[in-house]
Amino acid sequence: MASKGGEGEHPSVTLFRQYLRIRTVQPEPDYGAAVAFLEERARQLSLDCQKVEVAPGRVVTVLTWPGTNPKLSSLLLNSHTDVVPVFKEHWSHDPFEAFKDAEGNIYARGSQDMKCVSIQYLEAVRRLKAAGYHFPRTIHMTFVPDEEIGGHQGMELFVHRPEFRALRAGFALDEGLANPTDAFTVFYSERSPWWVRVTSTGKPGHGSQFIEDTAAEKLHKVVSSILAFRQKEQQRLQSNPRLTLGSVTSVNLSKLEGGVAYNVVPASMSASFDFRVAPDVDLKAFEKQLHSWCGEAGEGVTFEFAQKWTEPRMTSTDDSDPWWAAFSGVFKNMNLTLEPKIFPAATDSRYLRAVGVPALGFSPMNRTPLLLHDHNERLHEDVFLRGIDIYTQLLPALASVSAAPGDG
Ligand SMILES: CSCC[C@H](NC=O)C(=O)O
Ligand SMILES: [Zn+2]
Ligand SMILES: [Zn+2]
Repeated sequence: MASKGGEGEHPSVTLFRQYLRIRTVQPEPDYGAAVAFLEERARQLSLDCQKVEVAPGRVVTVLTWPGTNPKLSSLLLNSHTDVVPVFKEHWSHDPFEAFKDAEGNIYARGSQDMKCVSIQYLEAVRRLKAAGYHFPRTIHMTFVPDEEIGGHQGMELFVHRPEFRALRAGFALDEGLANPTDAFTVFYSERSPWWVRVTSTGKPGHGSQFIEDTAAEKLHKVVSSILAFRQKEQQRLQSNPRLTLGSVTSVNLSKLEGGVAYNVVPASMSASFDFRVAPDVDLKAFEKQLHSWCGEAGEGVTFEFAQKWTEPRMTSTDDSDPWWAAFSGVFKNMNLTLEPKIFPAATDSRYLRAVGVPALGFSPMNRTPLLLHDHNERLHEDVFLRGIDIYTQLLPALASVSAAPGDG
């Protein structure tokens, strides 16, 4: 039966489907089950397993394969264990059943984002160990909680812990996105999330009057200014084929609040915006721009941040960089096309880059529609298995980089 796999199914696919069935879904992920699954993998692979509780119930699991030269910095393979919620009624199969159709598509929340990558790391390491390989650099696999809600009780805390420093990470891989073409995408930077709530205050009164200086009129002005900026950035993207979503700034108006009754003019109203600021933007100047938009709307218009990332970083994609040379060299050898881009949303890579660990976002999915966070998220088993082949080439190359900045 197609949905059960079983006979004839590749054991790596079976393991992937087992992991997909663990309900690590926000807002109440079953992290206990995920950690137990990972501990069992460590046991099976004879890997050292460390658990670091960065906040109550928020455990980072670290599986380690020691290298032969302890002087060298390590390779860190990161993945998050949580997944985003589902609208079950819009799915053709239970999102936590890991149903496989007759063609080999595996339907599950997390199949692309990013339980595939966790299992691909583990299976690549298993294969390499079984073949008797040893590499100079230590490989650490970190499995972190809460990425989907910003990583504030996950990677953001972990990078400041002594246990993280003790890993001596020299370079990291983290998540990327599916590419519908033959090519693979790699992300060397990401946009900064700025979540901004604009509050407008004004004169209240009876809804039948032409009240002067209302909160709504001033909020409308700010909304217009910001949506005009949105249109300008969208046009800039559409008119230049060299630009991608990650290289311009986007914004969406995602919440409007205020008011109590039709005939009561409210004294306060607010609008919330999700800005994703391109990494080449002058952030001080951009904040000034926000102040001007509010100021131009009139008195009593202010804003506050719910998220404000101010440390965008670029990981080198220059051939003179030893990590990039090793990473991109594998794709050349395998005759695969690589498209370097800026990640449009936010990942845990930003915390790694901010503490000086260069990171690339890569999920080996080509010929795959972008379905993360979407209904019917799925991945074809052949694409998944090909991803293990790719990591089986990538890990030896990266764990054998001879000299890199930061080596002891
Ligand atoms: C700013 S914290 C939110 C992080 C989230 N990451 C994945 O979707 C995102 O919206 O990009
Ligand atoms: Zn993700
Ligand atoms: Zn996600």
